[in-house]
Amino acid sequence: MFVGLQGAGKTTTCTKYAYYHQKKGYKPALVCADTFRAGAFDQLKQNATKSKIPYYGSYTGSDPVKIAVEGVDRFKKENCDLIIVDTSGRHKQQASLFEEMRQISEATKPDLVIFVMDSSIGQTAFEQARAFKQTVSVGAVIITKMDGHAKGGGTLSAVTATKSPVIFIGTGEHMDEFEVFDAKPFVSRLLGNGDMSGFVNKLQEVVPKDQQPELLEMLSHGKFTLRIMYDQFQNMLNMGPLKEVFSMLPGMRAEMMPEGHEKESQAKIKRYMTMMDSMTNEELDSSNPKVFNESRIMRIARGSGRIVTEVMEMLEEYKRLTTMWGKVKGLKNLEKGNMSALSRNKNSQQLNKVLPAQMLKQIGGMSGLQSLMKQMGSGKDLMGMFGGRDE
Ligand SMILES: Nc1nc2c(ncn2[C@@H]2O[C@H](COP(=O)(O)OP(=O)(O)OP(=O)(O)O)[C@@H](O)[C@H]2O)c(=O)[nH]1
Repeated sequence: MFVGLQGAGKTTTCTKYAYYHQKKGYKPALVCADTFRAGAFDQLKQNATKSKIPYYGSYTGSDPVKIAVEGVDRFKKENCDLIIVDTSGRHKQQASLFEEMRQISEATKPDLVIFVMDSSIGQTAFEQARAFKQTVSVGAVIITKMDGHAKGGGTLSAVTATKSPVIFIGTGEHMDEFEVFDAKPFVSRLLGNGDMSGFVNKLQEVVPKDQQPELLEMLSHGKFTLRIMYDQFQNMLNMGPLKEVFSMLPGMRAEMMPEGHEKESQAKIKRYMTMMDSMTNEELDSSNPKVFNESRIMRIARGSGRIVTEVMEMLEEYKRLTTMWGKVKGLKNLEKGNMSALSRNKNSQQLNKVLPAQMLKQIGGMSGLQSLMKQMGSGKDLMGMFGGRDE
């Protein structure tokens, strides 16, 4: 059973969740007990039809409890092994809707109640999540819209308030933009370091296989040259998902790939590449930005037909990337999904510095934060129970 605030992305998430499990070999079914929002049933129906998932529901004004019970009974008879009930979105002030949610839960007796929350909800997350938990026994959290600018800090409050792990994140409007929650990149993003492990995975997708071992070897030593930057720009221009790759890097989305300006960004990258075409091998293979003295910069500008400030801008970009790749250096030891006690402790100390005081208080101070990190790292255990585990 899915519960959450209005517009959190609940209906979308229900269908994504069903689709994810369908791909894993389950036989899911969808029930729309949101008879409050006009269009909710149509939305669910449309997504379900596209992915050939059976559905049941009715339009505004119907009795949501009755619909939920009928849907669950029907799909139990049809031997569906995962029946997902979407309920209408509500705010904690809406007492009648909360009562409706309680009744649906009581009548259908779900194995798991999932609280769906938007990553941008922020400080009110705690109170909202607590209100849900007090009414129905929330057992897991899904965060949506992680593809946006929000870092999802409110998630920590929601996890504390519901005492439940985060199991999935939504990363876009499409059915397959749905990922198993991994605490490591999440915390890293919260701290402003970007999702480095995700970035490396993505690079592995876009970099041709024969270039991968050499590239990863160099990167694991923190050696990032202009030639590597050039090759990567080339790969990205050739192979497409530039936006996705870049969005995982700190600072990149805002400055190099502003939303809706992909064309301009590609032109900029091409411009950078023209300048790099005017560099010597020594310059391209050096990992020391200091080799670029004034006369070299002027020569590159002349050679590429660009102005000096543009060359300097490109070198600044390179410096920023170099710093970032310095962080990748440690990635070799990064075991995906494994939050060791040491890194948990280190991360919670850093988080302690970036979280708003009020949020930290809700979480239970430093010790609360540490146990929360432990809980987040072990979310996969619960997910395994519901067929979400990836292996
Ligand atoms: N970018 C992005 N958009 C999303 C994501 N999940 C949902 N959305 C969008 O968010 C909007 C609201 O989603 P719905 O699924 O209708 O939200 P809801 O919670 O069912 O809405 P209520 O019934 O009002 O509670 C839609 O436009 C979705 O396409 C996501 O992970 N990323």
